[in-house]
This record gives sequence, C-alpha cells and structure tokens, in this order.
Amino acid sequence: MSLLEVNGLNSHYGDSHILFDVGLRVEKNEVVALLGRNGAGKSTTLKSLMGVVTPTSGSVVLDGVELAGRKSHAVARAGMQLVHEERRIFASLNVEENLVLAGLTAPNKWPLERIYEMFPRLKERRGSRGTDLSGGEQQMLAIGRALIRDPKIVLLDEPFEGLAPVIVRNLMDACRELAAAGQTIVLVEQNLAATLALAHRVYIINNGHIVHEGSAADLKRSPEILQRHLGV
Ligand SMILES: Nc1ncnc2c1ncn2[C@@H]1O[C@H](COP(=O)(O)OP(=O)(O)OP(=O)(O)O)[C@@H](O)[C@H]1O
Repeated sequence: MSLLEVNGLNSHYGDSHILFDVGLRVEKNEVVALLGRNGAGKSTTLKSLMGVVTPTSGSVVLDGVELAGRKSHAVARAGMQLVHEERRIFASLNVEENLVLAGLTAPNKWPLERIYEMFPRLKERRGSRGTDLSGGEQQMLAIGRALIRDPKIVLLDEPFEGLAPVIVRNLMDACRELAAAGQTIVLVEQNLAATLALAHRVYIINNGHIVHEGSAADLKRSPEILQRHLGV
C-alpha cells in the first residue's frame, strides 16, 4: 500500500465541477509533482487532499487512514501539511513565534534547531516579524511551519513562484535535502525545469482530469507529452 492513495476524487466550487475522478498514489520517501496549465485544477487537488476544499466524492487514504471529508485540522493531525501559495504566516509575529505556534498542537515535532539548520536565514531572522521578511524568507518560514509538525507528507503549492532565481536555487537545495532525508513531498510548480529536477514521478492534470503519469526522467525525454499537455 502506498503512503497516499487517492481514488475517484471529485470536487466542485458551487455548481462548477472542477476535479473528475482524480487518482494519485505517492510512495513513502517519494517526491511527486503535479503539473498542468493555469486553471487545470492543481491547487484544487492539493486543497481537496488537505480538506480545505471538501471533495464531493472519492477517497484520500494516508497511511491507511481515510481522510476524505475530514476538516483540514484533522487532516493535519493525521500527518499532512499544505504550504499554500499565499504562504499564510502570521505577519505580526516574529519568525520564531510563527514556528513555535505552528508546532504547538503537533503530536511529534522537529526541534527548532533542525528548521534553522535547513534554513540558516530563518535563524538570522528569528526575531523579525512576518511583515519584515522578503518573499523568499516568507516562503522558507511557510515551509518551516509545515515541517516543524513532522508531517508524513508535505504538499507544496507553487513554492518558487515570484521568487528571484538565487532564492529558488536556495529553496530547491532545501527541498533536495528534505527529499534525501526521506520526506515525502507533493509539489505543484510552474517552473518545469525545477520540477523535473526535484520530482521522481509526475502526474499531469488537464481540465480536472489526470492525463499522464510517469517518471520525471521519462517526461524529460518526451517533448511531445510536454507539448500536448502543457504547451511547452
Ligand atoms: N474559490 C473558487 N471558486 C470558484 N472557482 C474556483 C475557485 N478556485 C479556483 N476556481 C476555478 O477552479 C479551476 C481550477 O483552479 P485551480 O486553482 O485548482 O487551478 P490550478 O491548476 O492550480 O491553476 P493556477 O496555476 O492558475 O493556480 C479554475 O477554473 C478556477 O478558475
């Protein structure tokens, strides 16, 4: 059994049917990317896994536990974390307060030092408020807030968006380090090169349907698939 098994997932916004029988599986220690054009349903998929959006049908099983239909705090307690595109840190709290608060209700947690080893910049900025951080520092903090809860799986929604190339490389190194340490990751990212460099396996979603599944290595060698589904 895979760490995460998603079957027949359907989600709606009001009357709009957005996800159609989405199926995914993610093995323990795997980095899986979900690619697709704008509006294809990537964020909705992550939100549906996390219980931010309640799927209308289907199943989301994490480590043998059915999570579909549960609220996001319950999903978080079961070991899933979503790092939202909007980062969602507390602007009026400093870096360390943000991290400590995120870890408070976690059954297991990483020591602060482990977060600071991964993101030395956060240690330097530990006393700075959320509002005073750069975009890259905010993203590091958002990821740190997820990791401090020692999740079984982390969902990253466009972690590199809007960041300078040097910061993207920095964050990619952190993701590689995480993956090497065995962290299971689902990554949604527009930056195709970065995605294919990080992911082991890739799904492509198109209009709410999964249209391709394969290894990242195979996808790199298949320009026609990239062209057909992503237009690149
Ligand atoms: N809160 C919402 N209410 C209604 N429709 C929504 C809402 N959020 C997203 N949608 C619609 O659902 C579809 C899928 O959106 P989603 O954000 O999942 O796409 P995406 O693949 O993540 O794209 P992007 O890269 O643009 O974020 C789109 O047609 C979008 O307009």
